[in-house]
Amino acid sequence: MSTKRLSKVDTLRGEIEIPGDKSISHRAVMFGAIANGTTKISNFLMGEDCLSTVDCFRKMGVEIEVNEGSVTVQGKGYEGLQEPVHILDVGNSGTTTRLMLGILAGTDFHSCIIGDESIAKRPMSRVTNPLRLMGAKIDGRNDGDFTPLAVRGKELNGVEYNSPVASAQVKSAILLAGLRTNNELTIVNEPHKSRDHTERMLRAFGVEVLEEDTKVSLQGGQTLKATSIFVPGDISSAAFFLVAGAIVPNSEIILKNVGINPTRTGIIDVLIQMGASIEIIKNEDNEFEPIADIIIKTSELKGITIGGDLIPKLIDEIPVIALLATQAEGETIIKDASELKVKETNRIDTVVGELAKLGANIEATDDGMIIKGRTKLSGNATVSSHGDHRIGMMLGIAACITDGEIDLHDYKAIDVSYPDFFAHLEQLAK
Ligand SMILES: O=C(O)C1=C[C@@H](OP(=O)(O)O)[C@@H](O)[C@H](O)C1
Ligand SMILES: C=C(OP(=O)(O)O)C(=O)O
Repeated sequence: MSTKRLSKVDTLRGEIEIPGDKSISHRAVMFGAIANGTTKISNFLMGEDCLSTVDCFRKMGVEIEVNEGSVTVQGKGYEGLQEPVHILDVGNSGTTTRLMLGILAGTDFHSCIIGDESIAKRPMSRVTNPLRLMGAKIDGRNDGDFTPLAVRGKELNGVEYNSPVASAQVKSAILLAGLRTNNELTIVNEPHKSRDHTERMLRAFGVEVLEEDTKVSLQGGQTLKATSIFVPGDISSAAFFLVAGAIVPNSEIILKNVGINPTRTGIIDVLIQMGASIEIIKNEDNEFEPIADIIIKTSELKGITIGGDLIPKLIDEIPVIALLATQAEGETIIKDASELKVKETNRIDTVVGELAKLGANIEATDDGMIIKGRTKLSGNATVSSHGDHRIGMMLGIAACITDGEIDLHDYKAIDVSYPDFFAHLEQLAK
């Protein structure tokens, strides 16, 4: 197992370019693969999760050239996908699994999906159930809830689906399958609005998608036309340095080209509400996905309550928000976040367990956690990512402010979404 020794930093200063957005990188490859023509992707995230997506679509006969952050996908439409001779291995990526299921449901061949140990524990019936309602033939452990999954493509019908969870992965899988119906309408309703990258990108590929509050619909039978996609920096990766800049003394960090899609900016709302010194400098309006440079400085913070509609806008940032809250005066309550239990790890347990090892005053609740600050975190501890990239990076930032060294086990898990994370941290540490 990989272990890294980490120590406190005096201050963080300088500028970094945040790597490409994971959600958008996955979608650009998948949509390019089912579009007609050549799709060119720039600033693609070279993380293990997105490379798993590339590998799966190559196994279906799609020609994909990857040259650092520049990717070219030779799409031949849905019909161009070929029956894979090998099992499609999604690695650690829930997004690959769930969105690809939506695509596979409407093919005319057989395919099998596996992933790593973490994927094998993540619920897939939230996707396989609605896809079955549309006519898909899917089987797997526990009646299609867990990988390995087998899909036999079928002609599909449209549905109106009321999703019990606010999940962009569920919404996207249904919409992708909805494209394969014969002119039928597919509608997805959500309890809260989830990230809308699929809707935005389908439009960039020439598909008509209608949106009304938390309801999204599209007409089946539409085809995708290849396009060029620039992937903005990932706000979920930027979040680690936004928190670092706010809690490390005398810091000022400039994060360049960060995606500020309003369905993703919950971390900015939280920092503002907690009283952080943050400045957003919006770039020229990018029609596809908005982008900004963000400046963060060391801040005096106060505790707040986070829940409701805000949760889907910051779901992946909660581990690092918990760390932020340990440095805020008073109590921070995170609620309505039981989705944390079905991520790469049960992130309520792993966040609370690992931060408690550093002396944080943190307590798990049924649907989130309560953190009391401000606490001086102590080092001389051994912590673990538990194979979860976001837990690993949160602990990497925690180590910047702890007295005494920290040994971080399984730090390589970070490569899933941010292979340059420690290089960027070293670049900023003065
Ligand atoms: O659609 C996506 O790209 C994602 C959606 C979210 O998951 P859910 O759809 O399960 O909320 C998020 O946690 C994940 O990191 C990426
Ligand atoms: C939950 C995450 O990703 P996925 O669902 O794609 O594994 C994440 O990146 O935090």
